[in-house]
Amino acid sequence: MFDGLKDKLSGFTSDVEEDVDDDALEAEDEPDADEADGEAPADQPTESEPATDVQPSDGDTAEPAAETEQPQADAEPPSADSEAIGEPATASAPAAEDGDAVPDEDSQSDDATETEADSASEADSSSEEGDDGGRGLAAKAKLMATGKTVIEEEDLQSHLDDLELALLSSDVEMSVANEILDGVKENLTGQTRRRLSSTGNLVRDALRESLYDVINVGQFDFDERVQQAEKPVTIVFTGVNGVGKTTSIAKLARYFEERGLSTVLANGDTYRAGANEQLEKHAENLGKKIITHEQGSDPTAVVYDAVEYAKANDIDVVLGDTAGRLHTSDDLMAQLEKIDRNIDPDMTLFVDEAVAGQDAVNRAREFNDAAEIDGAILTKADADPQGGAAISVAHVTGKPILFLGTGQDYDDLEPFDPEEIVDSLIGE
Ligand SMILES: Nc1nc2c(ncn2[C@@H]2O[C@H](COP(=O)(O)OP(=O)(O)OP(=O)(O)O)[C@@H](O)[C@H]2O)c(=O)[nH]1
Repeated sequence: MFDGLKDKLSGFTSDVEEDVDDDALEAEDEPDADEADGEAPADQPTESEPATDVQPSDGDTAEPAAETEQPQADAEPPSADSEAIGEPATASAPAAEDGDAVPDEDSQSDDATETEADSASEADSSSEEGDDGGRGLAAKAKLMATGKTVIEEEDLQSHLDDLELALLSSDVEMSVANEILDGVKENLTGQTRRRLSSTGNLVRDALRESLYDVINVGQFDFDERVQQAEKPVTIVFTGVNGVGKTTSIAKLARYFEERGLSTVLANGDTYRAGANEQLEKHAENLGKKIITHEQGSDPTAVVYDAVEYAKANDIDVVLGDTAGRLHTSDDLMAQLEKIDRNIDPDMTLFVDEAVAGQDAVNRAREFNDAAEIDGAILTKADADPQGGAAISVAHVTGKPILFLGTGQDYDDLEPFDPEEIVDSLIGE
């Protein structure tokens, strides 16, 4: 699911990381003007102020004596997902693992830098080349010793252009792509890479936050809303033909059953020949009651009868199918309005297929404008490498995606969890 998009996001992260770290290494290699003059930089220990933090005799002495001030970035504990990149450096800075006693970058002596680099190059010679995606352990250790690198906007711009292309080619809607780019830029520009964290982690975190912000729009707890609503809860499903509406209704009947809620199905698709048989088949497979009227009758009457049946038989949820339609089909949209007026369903859910990408996003917007929806189900996510619809629908409609269809079986329905989706796209 969404593998193409995952690859593109991962490409963005590694490209930014490589560039920013290259710049940091180059800067590190350039002789400092002060050093060239034979003067120690103001924040480096002088001969009369030997650094005491190079080889702490025990954990308590890890706090550098020569410096009492910690820059803000260093004061934060390393993020939980710090890469193994920290290992060589921690060998000579044991207190760093505590997160609160990381030696100040500015107080690192050259000795400390050499010690870290030396131990890393030893490790390097005994480890396989290229296991870190190209940068040797020695270079990594040097980056760690460099401490912090400010990520400048100009470092980012060409990568942001690439990211924009990657998002658009994955069918992410234009305004959503722009929102993500703005978020990434804002989160990353001026960022400092903390010791024991990698540039890659910073980029991933920035991307994670921006994606989450657009995906999470309008989210509510579907189970809780159903549990708390007065019974029977009526849910009506809309969308175009053939996207998996009927199958999703059947999957939801199974979903509710697993949560101890009973359902009755109502076939409000009185337009299409064969629609009754299709839903009847699902009802039979699942052992559910179904209410149907003959083809051409009023869909509102079918849903009304199902609600009456549910009231009379203590059924918790009414699931009402409707005919597939375009938002421009005036007659069919008028039917939806009539259901709305007369039944006042608890929720109207828009169903479309993730594989339709931009088309699904546009339809979601148009349906929501024509007859307000409460949320969406995206089917066929199992067959969608792009993920554009999954990322865009909530932001464009202001209504959440509630479920993903992930296959053709009744159990192939997953609650849409924005955090899980973002983690699976970016990596935890
Ligand atoms: N791979 C996959 N196929 C799905 C999924 N959901 C539905 N399908 C398949 O999509 C096809 C169409 O599903 P239907 O439920 O008939 O679609 P519909 O929107 O009700 O169609 P109409 O009643 O014709 O409007 C069927 O073959 C389903 O098995 C899904 O999540 N993944």
